[in-house]
Amino acid sequence: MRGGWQLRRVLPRTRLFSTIGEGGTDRRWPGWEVVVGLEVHAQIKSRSKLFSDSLTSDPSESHNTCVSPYDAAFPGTLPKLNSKCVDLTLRTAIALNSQIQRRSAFDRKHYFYADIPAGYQITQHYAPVAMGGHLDLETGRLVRIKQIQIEQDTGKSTFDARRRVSMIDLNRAGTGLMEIVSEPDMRSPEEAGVYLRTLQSILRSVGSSDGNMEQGSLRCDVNVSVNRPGEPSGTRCEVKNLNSVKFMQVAIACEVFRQIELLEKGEAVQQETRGFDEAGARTFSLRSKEDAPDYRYMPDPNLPLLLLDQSYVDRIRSTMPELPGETRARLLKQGLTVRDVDVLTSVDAGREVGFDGQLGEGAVVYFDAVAIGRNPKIVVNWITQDLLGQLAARNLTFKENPISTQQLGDLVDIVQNGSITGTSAKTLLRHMLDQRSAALPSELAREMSLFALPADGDSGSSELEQWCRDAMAAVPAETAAAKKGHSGVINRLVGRVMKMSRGRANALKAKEVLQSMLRGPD
Ligand SMILES: Nc1ncnc2c1ncn2[C@@H]1O[C@H](COP(=O)(O)OP(=O)(O)OP(=O)(O)O)[C@@H](O)[C@H]1O
Ligand SMILES: [Mg+2]
Ligand SMILES: [Mg+2]
Repeated sequence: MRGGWQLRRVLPRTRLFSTIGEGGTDRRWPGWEVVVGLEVHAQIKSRSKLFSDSLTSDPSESHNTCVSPYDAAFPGTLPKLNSKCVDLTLRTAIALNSQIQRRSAFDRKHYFYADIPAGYQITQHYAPVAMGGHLDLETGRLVRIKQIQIEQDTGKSTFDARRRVSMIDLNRAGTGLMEIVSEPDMRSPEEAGVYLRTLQSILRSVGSSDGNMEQGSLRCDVNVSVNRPGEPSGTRCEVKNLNSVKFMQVAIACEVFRQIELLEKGEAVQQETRGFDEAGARTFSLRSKEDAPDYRYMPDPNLPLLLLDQSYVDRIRSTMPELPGETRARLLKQGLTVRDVDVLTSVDAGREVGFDGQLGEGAVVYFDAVAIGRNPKIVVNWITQDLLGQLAARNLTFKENPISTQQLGDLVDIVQNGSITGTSAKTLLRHMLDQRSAALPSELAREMSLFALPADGDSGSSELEQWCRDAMAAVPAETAAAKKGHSGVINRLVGRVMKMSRGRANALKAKEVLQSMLRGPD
């Protein structure tokens, strides 16, 4: 279990960030400072590819079924920019406080590999669509964004070792990507993890990418260097193609250990591109700076400059949703706890932008609708404790929730004004989920005779007295004990009354009636 041992070494059970920032003394690497910068490739959530009409695919699709002649680089085919990809990249740029460049351009980056049939990838090397910006992490760190560029994805090649053949699948070739490049502002593997998760939730909330690392719609390269505190930052190495937050963190930690070991031996870190071996928990050299390919960047002659009108940018800006950080701050201000907010926002993940640019319903949108004119704390409790629990018990996702916001609002109201008890309300909620009833809870409560008996006043008291008498008659021995002053027994009698009334009785009132009956003559 060599790999397992190494994993334990690189991920000791220290608290995240516990020692970061205090003179660079992370307990894992005392006397060293770590510098991390990320290049994130996010697949743009568009139905068609960046420069062709063919549809984008997901990894489950049959090979080479979403390929146009342009994607396969047939001679004579020409690119046509998909404006949806530009819209969504601008949404990302706005969310990251990046300056949109009214004038940007596309360049060819040449390299020769079978999964890139044209022999070049179109990217934005010289003039990216957005520059600068920043992302605020909840740890208080501000990570600056260097630039955001639009580019094409490559195809996929797989090697069949048994038949000794390489196979090329062009389904992914030409899909639009946003490359989001950070400045080297992160100081630990965990901080890079927080950055990646925060970025992921922003991409999802503005609807520009699924941001799904397992499915490959979000991939990242990490740049790592180490230095002694107070000294300039060291030589960076880039570890390519990491496809989970956890492995990215492990890869950074492994790379930090490797670089420190070299420097402590008196050797130098060579700038190079490295890969990550998950099983062995180690990084390995792919190519050094000397054999870095000469990409022969050049402006793409088939694509004009990308010129954006101010009015176009303003229109996109006016359709921006509330961002995750803003949502959190607003909900906390409404009096919700951090836990409540975490639950609501996590259920919100994966919401989509429809063709009208409107966001679909997530738990936050749902909460907001129910909370209008109601106590937010009470509403959130009904959602997180009752509704989500009942949905989970039925294996339903939040998307499949049949309870409308009007229904839940009405339910909260009739509990709050004392028309039904909390117990009855839970019964009603279960009933509505099981029967998929579209009726309002106030109507259902009438049909099902669930209206609570008043806690005071005369109406209903004869019914309550009858239940109390029945409860005492059902268990004569316990009633006798209660009469002798056994105080614990009375609660059992109250329980019986509640059961007989199917939760409609008021427990305190029932206790009072029982006490007076037990005191009174036989
Ligand atoms: N000293 C350093 N330590 C760690 N990361 C660094 C350091 N200096 C720069 N970086 C990071 O390296 C990355 C450089 O990415 P960039 O896309 O600009 O160039 P590249 O990696 O050379 O090109 P390519 O896009 O072809 O991979 C940035 O994310 C930046 O934050
Ligand atoms: Mg880059
Ligand atoms: Mg790079």
